[in-house]
Amino acid sequence: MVVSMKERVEATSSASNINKFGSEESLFDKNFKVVFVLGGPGSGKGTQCANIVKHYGFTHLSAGDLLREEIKSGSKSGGMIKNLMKEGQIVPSEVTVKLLLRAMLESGNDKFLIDGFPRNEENRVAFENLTNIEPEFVLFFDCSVKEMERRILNRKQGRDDDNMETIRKRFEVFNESTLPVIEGYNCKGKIRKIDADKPVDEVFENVKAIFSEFGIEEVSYKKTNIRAIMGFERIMCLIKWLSNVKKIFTKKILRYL
Ligand SMILES: Nc1ncnc2c1ncn2[C@@H]1O[C@H](COP(=O)(O)OP(=O)(O)O)[C@@H](O)[C@H]1O
Ligand SMILES: O=c1ccn([C@@H]2O[C@H](COP(=O)(O)OP(=O)(O)O)[C@@H](O)[C@H]2O)c(=O)[nH]1
Repeated sequence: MVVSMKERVEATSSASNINKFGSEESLFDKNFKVVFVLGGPGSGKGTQCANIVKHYGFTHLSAGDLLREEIKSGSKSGGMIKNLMKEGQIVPSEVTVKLLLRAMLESGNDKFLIDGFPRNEENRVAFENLTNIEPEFVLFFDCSVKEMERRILNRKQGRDDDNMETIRKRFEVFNESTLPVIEGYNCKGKIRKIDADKPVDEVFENVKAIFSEFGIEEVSYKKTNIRAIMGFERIMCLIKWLSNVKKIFTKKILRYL
């Protein structure tokens, strides 16, 4: 059975029909490359992901950003997500995984940096069951609490959860729920721990060494940037549009000749 991209995206709209294509045809390409990016709140995950996108052509999917967009979109689950995030709690897996899968399928890319996820064992199992994807490796940005606190309080992005009371709860949730996931991946030899207390450039040098260990090469800056910003399908759409515009102009010019 050949399943179109549109059908695949539509299938992610309900957790119950996510596997409607059966086990023969997974929704996901087995060749998808996924790197999970974990670390405490404010450890620098988003900052380093932006660098990785520029150099390696991965699509950056921040689970937190996707949840914030879902709140803004005015969706049914927006209120529930907002309350949980304000309390520093983890949003149910079915919501987060659905947003991630949809973003993966819509991106047109096959290399993903999934930032701030899986945050607990339930997240990890839900993602693996639906995609059959195991991460290539897991980057763990290890940062001191004092430095993470300092960074979050200076971040000033107007986030509801960047206040002292919620920050404390987020640290607790990280220790109780996310560290066990990191330990589990460590047992499988998948964790690559990085000292995230260091300045941004030094941290990125260490990130690069890990990508190189996995044979992932840097790609041209222009190519990565355009693909990361636009996605493959949007580029194809733009090319079609430009060729139509060209046809119209050619016709007009021919009329004057
Ligand atoms: N290595 C670093 N040294 C100093 N500040 C940093 C470093 N990495 C990130 N920051 C700053 O700390 C804040 C939190 O970083 P961010 O990437 O948003 O963290 P996270 O995604 O893990 O919550 C941002 O304001 C960012 O500019
Ligand atoms: O997979 C995820 C990722 C994020 N969150 C929620 O989003 C908040 C912010 O997460 P983000 O990764 O954006 O920021 P961080 O806390 O790492 O700075 C978390 O505290 C959770 O409430 C969640 O529930 N599941």
